Amino acid sequence: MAVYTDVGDEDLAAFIADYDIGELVSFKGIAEGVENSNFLLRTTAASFILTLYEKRVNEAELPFFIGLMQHLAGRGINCPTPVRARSGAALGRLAGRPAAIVTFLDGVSVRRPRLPHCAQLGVALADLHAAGADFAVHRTNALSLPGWRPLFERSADRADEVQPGLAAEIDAELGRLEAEWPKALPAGVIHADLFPDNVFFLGDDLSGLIDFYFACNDFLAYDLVICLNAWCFETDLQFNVTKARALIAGYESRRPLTPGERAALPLLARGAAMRFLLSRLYDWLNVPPGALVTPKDPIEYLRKLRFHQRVTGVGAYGMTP
Ligand SMILES: Nc1ncnc2c1ncn2[C@@H]1O[C@H](COP(=O)(O)OP(=O)(O)O)[C@@H](O)[C@H]1O
Ligand SMILES: N[C@@H](CCOP(=O)(O)O)C(=O)O
Repeated sequence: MAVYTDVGDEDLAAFIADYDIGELVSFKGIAEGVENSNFLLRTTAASFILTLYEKRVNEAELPFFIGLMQHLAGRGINCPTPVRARSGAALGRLAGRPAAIVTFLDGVSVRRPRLPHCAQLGVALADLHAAGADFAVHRTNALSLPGWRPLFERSADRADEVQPGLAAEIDAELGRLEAEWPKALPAGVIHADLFPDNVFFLGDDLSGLIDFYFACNDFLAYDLVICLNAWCFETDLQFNVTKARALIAGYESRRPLTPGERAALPLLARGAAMRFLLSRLYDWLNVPPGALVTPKDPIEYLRKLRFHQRVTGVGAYGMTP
C-alpha cells in the first residue's frame, strides 16, 4: 500500500461515526504497498484497516472484493473481514474516494521466505482456491493475456528509458504468449497477487492472507506461478528450486495438478512474469506527484521472465518430469 489521498480529521470523524467500532484512538497512514491508500485505525474497541480505493481499482468491482473477503472468511480463510456501517453498507466514501473498513490481522510478512514458509504458502493457496470454488460472483482478470498488450502500449514509447531494448523484448515475448497461452485449464477464484507482503506469519506459522484487490477468475495454476515468481527467487534473482519444490508440494498436498497444468507451468510462469513486468514498468514511468510510494523494479521481473524462457520442463521447478 501507500498513501495517495490525505484524510482530514473532520472527514475521518464523520466517516467512523457511522460505524459501531468505538472511539478513535489513533490513525496513521501505512507506507507499505502500491495500489490503494491504507491507514491503521485504532479505536477503543480494536484495530482496523481503513482503505481508500485508488487508480487501478474499478469502483464497480468493489462489491466483488468485499463479497469475496466475506465469503472466504466464512469458509475459514483468515483474511480481512469487511466491517459494516450501521446502515449495513460495507462500502462508503471518504475524501472523495470509495472507502471500506476491514478487520486487522495479527502477524508479520517475511522479507526472505524460507522453506517452511513456501510449503505453508502452497497449502494456503490450495485452501484459498477450494474456499473460493463456490463464490458465485465472477470477475474477469483484467491483467491476464488480453490485458497485457494494451498495458504495454501505455509504456512502450518510454520502455527503453528503463533498459535499452526493453520494448522490443516485451513485444516479442507478448507475441509468443499470445500464440501459445492455454485455452482451457482448471479455473476459479484466484488471489493473483499473493506476494510475501500479502501473507502474514505468527512465528513460523502462516496466520493470514491480505490484499484481495487483484482477485479474479482465472486459471488456478496461474496463481501458483505468481507465487513461484514472488517467493522462489533469491535476492540475487537466482531461482531456488528447493523452495519451488516445497511450494508446489504444499499446493499438491491439497490439490494435485492435472497433467495439462503441469505441462503449462513454464508458459504460465512466463505470463505471470510478464504481468508484473508490465504493471511495474507502467508504475515506474508514472509515479503520481506527491504520493508516498516506492515503485517496484520492473527489471526484476524481466530477469524472472528470462529464467522461465530457458525452462524446458517441470524438473526446473523441482517436480518429477
Ligand atoms: N487486514 C489487515 N491487517 C493488518 N495489516 C494490514 C491489513 N491490510 C493491510 N495491512 C497492512 O497494510 C499494508 C498494505 O496493504 P495492502 O492491502 O497490501 O495494500 P495495497 O493493496 O495498496 O498494496 C500491508 O503490507 C499491511 O502492513
Ligand atoms: N505485488 C505487486 C505490486 C502490488 O503491490 P501490493 O502491495 O498490493 O502487493 C508487485 O510486486 O509488483
